Amino acid sequence: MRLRITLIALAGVAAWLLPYGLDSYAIHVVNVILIFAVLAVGLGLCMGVAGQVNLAQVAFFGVGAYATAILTTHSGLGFWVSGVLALVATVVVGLVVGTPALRVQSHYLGIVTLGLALAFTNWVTNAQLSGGAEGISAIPAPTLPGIDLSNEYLYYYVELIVFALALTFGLFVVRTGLGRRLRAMRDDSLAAGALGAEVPLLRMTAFLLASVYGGVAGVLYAGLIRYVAPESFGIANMFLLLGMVIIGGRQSLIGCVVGAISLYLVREWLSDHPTIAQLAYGSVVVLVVVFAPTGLAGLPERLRGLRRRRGQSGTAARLAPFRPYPAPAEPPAGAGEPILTVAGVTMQFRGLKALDDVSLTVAHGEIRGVVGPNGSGKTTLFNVISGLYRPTGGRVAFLGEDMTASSPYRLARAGMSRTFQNLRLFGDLTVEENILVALDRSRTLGAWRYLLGPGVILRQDRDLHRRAGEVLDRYGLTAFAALAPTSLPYGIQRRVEIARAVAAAPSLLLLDEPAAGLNGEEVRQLSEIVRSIRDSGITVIIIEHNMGLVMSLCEQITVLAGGRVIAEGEPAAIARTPAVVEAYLGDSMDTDDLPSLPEVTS
Ligand SMILES: Nc1ncnc2c1ncn2[C@@H]1O[C@H](COP(=O)(O)OP(=O)(O)OP(=O)(O)O)[C@@H](O)[C@H]1O
Repeated sequence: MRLRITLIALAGVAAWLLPYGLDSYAIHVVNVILIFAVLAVGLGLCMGVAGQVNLAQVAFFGVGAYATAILTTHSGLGFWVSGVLALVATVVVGLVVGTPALRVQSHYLGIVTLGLALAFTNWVTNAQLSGGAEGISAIPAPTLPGIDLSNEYLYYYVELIVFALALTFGLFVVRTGLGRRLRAMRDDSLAAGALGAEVPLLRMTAFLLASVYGGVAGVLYAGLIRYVAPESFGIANMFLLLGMVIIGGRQSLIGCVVGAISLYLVREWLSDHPTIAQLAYGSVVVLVVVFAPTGLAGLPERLRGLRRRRGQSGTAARLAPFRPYPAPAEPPAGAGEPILTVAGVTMQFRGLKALDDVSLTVAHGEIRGVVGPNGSGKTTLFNVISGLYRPTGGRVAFLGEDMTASSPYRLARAGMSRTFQNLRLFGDLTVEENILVALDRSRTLGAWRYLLGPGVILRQDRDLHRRAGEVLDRYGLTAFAALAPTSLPYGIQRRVEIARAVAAAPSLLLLDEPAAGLNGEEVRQLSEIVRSIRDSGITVIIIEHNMGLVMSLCEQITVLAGGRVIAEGEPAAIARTPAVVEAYLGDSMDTDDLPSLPEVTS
C-alpha cells in the first residue's frame, strides 16, 4: 500500500514537472496523448471491463467536440458552458447508442455501433451546421480567471487534472460494486443475471460511461485544437483507439493509458509514412492478441501463471471444514406452504418436447430431489423455473406470484438462486469477488451515487467485504479468497459456486448436479452443507444422479423421464415404483422391502 502511494505521488510530481522539459511541439503531442488516454479509459471501461463491443467511441468523441464547436461559434456561448452542454449531448447520444444493448447480444453491438459511428461521420461531412468537410474553425480558447489557456503549457495542467479525475473515477468504478457486476457480466452474463445483476441496464451503463469519457475528451480536444473536422472522428482513429485498448490490456484501465501513450508515440514516429503506420498498428495489435491476449498490463500476471505451471510456486492453501449455519429460533414464515408451483409446463425445442406438461409443487423448507435419466428434461426444468427459458406452455409461480418467463435477474432479486451443472464461476474475478457479486443487491439505477455520493459506495463496499469474509469463512474458503476460481480443484469450485448462490440470500436454491465430479468424502460434506442450508430456512431443489445422496437428503423426489413426471413421493416409495425402476433405477437397487407408490398420471 505504502509503495503504491509513493508510486502515485512520484507519478504526480513527474507529470506536474513534465512541461518544463518539453518544447512547444512536444507539449502539443503530450496534450493530444492525454485526450486519447481519456478516450481509451472510456473505451476500456465499456469494452474491456464490461465486455461490450463499442465502435462508437470515436463518435462520442466527435459529438463532444462538435457540440462544443457549434455552441461556441454559432450560439456564442462561453467555452465551459458549451462544454457542459456538449457533455449532456454526448450522454444523450450514449443513451441512444446504448439502447440496442438492452436487447442485442454483445457481438451484434459491434455492427450497430459501427453503423452509428459511420452515420455520425456522414452527418458531419454533409451537414451545414457542422461546416461540412471543411469543419468548424475559430473555436474560442477556453478561459479561466487569470490564466491564458491558449497557451498549451497551461492547457496541459487543465488536461492533466481532468485526466487524473477521469482515471481515478474509472478505477473507483472498476474496484467497487458496479465494476464487479460489469466484469461478472463480461465473464458470464447468464450467471451474472442468475445472481441478480440487471444485465440489460448494466450494458447500457457501460455505454453511458463510455459516452461520458468520449464527451470529456471531445470538449478537451475542441479547446486544444480549436478546430474540428470530420477526419479526426473517422474510422482510422477508431481503430487507433481500439489498438490502444487491446495493446494496453482491455481489462486494465492503467493498461489502456499505457496503450494510448505507446501507440500515439508510434503514430507520431511514423507520421511521414501513413501506409506503413497503418500496417505497423495492425501488426502490433495482432502480435499482442497472439502473444499477450491480456495486453501489456496482463503480462506480469501471465508470467506469474507460467512460473506457477512450471512448479516454481503454487498454492498450498487447504479447504477448511464447513461451519454449519445456526438454526433459526423459530420455523421460517410460511413453512409447509408452497414456495414454488410449476403448472403444466411444456418446453418445445423445434421438433423436441424437452418438457411435456410438467407439474410440481415444492413447499417452504423442503429439500426436493429431481431425478431422471440423461436427457429427461431436468436442467430444462431448472432453466424454465429460473427464467433462462420461456416455456412454450404452462405457468411458474414463485412465492405466490406468477413469475412465468420473468427475467433471471428479477427472479434472483425475488429470492431464487441457482448453481449450474457445468459450473459457471466468473473466471476473471477472484473467489472473494464471486461472492461479492452475489452479496451486492444494489440496483444499477442507483449508480448515480458514484458521482454524487462516493462515500456511500465506499462504505457499502467495506460492509460487503466484511460479509464476504464471513461467507468464505463459513464455507472454509478463506485461503482461496484472492485466487482465480478456475485455478482451483473441481471440488472446491463446486463449493465456491454453492457459497456464491447462498450469498445471494435466496429463499429457494436450485442445485444442478452439485455432486458431479466429487469424490466420496466431498459428497458427504456436500450433504452436510445442503442440509445446513435448508435448516437455515432456505428451500432446496436438487437435481442429482447420485442416488445415495438423493435418497439420504431429500424428503420428496420428483422423477422425470422423456420430459414427463413419471413419479413423485418420498424416497423409499420412489425406489419401489415400477415405472421409476424401469425408466431410471434399473434393477440394481434392492427395492424388496420398500412400499410402492402410485404412478403419477398426467
Ligand atoms: N437449448 C436447447 N435447444 C435444443 N434442445 C435442447 C436445449 N436444451 C435442452 N435440449 C434438449 O432437451 C432435452 C432435455 O435436456 P436436459 O439438459 O434438460 O436433460 P437433463 O435431464 O438435464 O439431462 P442430464 O442428466 O444429462 O443433464 C435433451 O434432449 C436436450 O438435448
